[in-house]
Amino acid sequence: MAENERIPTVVADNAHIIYKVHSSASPGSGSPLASFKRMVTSAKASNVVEVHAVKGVSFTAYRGEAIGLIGSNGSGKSTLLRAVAGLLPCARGAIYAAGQPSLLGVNAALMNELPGARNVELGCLAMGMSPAEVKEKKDGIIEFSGINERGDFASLPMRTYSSGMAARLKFSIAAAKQHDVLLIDEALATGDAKFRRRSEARVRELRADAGTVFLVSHSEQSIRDTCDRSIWLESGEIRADGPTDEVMREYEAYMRK
Ligand SMILES: Nc1ncnc2c1ncn2[C@@H]1O[C@H](COP(=O)(O)OP(=O)(O)OP(=O)(O)O)[C@@H](O)[C@H]1O
Repeated sequence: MAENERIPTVVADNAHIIYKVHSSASPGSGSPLASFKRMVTSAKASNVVEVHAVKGVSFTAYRGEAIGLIGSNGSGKSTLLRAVAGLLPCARGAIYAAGQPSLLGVNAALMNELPGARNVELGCLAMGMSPAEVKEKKDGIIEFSGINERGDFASLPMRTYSSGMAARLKFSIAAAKQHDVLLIDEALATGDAKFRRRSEARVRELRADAGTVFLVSHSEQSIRDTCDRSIWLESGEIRADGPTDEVMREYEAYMRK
């Protein structure tokens, strides 16, 4: 492990992420076609507002680390995670990642009309598993998700699931594979206490198997239980980066003010 500890998996080098938002007019009244035309015309003529969500962020994540991303609402945590996943470009600077990071919940594009069990198969195939591997893992994934605890939900379409059940299934699919870099956005907070314990244990396993895990959560407990390092973002900038205990103390003191 000592050898593995210093192998970089994600490097952010002065990364800036900027959203460009059209400040277009509302659709207004009239026929749907007229409203749509008005929106397209006004969007073309509108001002583009820039939201500078991540400002000059630099860090290096190493293999074997689980890193918590904390910060108040709108501080840029999800944006940074999406950029690490390669879903958002950097306006300046860069983010380099080893392999293809997997953003839990986004990569698993589940189909609402299909049963959970079929989604497990498709999700696993999409992550690059062979059909034989999918067959071997499918039942374990459904069991881990716990969606069948109150009936045979795995054979029902996903649209009949609560948002918590869907999130649990997505987590279970994603966590069935060893990832170089696994990005988790609030997923652990969606399940009940029992599922949370199971998923936290799985995150620890994934980490022990030498991946890097990033966890965005407002649950202090999840971060403390899962991550030994934390990065605190505020207004898109890094305020602290270090051992979770220390960073959490600073963050809590800031929040109390
Ligand atoms: N798709 C988008 N288009 C424009 N601005 C966005 C978009 N998504 C986020 N933002 C803005 O970027 C900033 C950072 O948002 P982000 O969702 O990354 O914060 P967060 O720390 O994850 O927040 P929360 O804790 O509330 O989930 C905010 O100012 C937000 O309004």
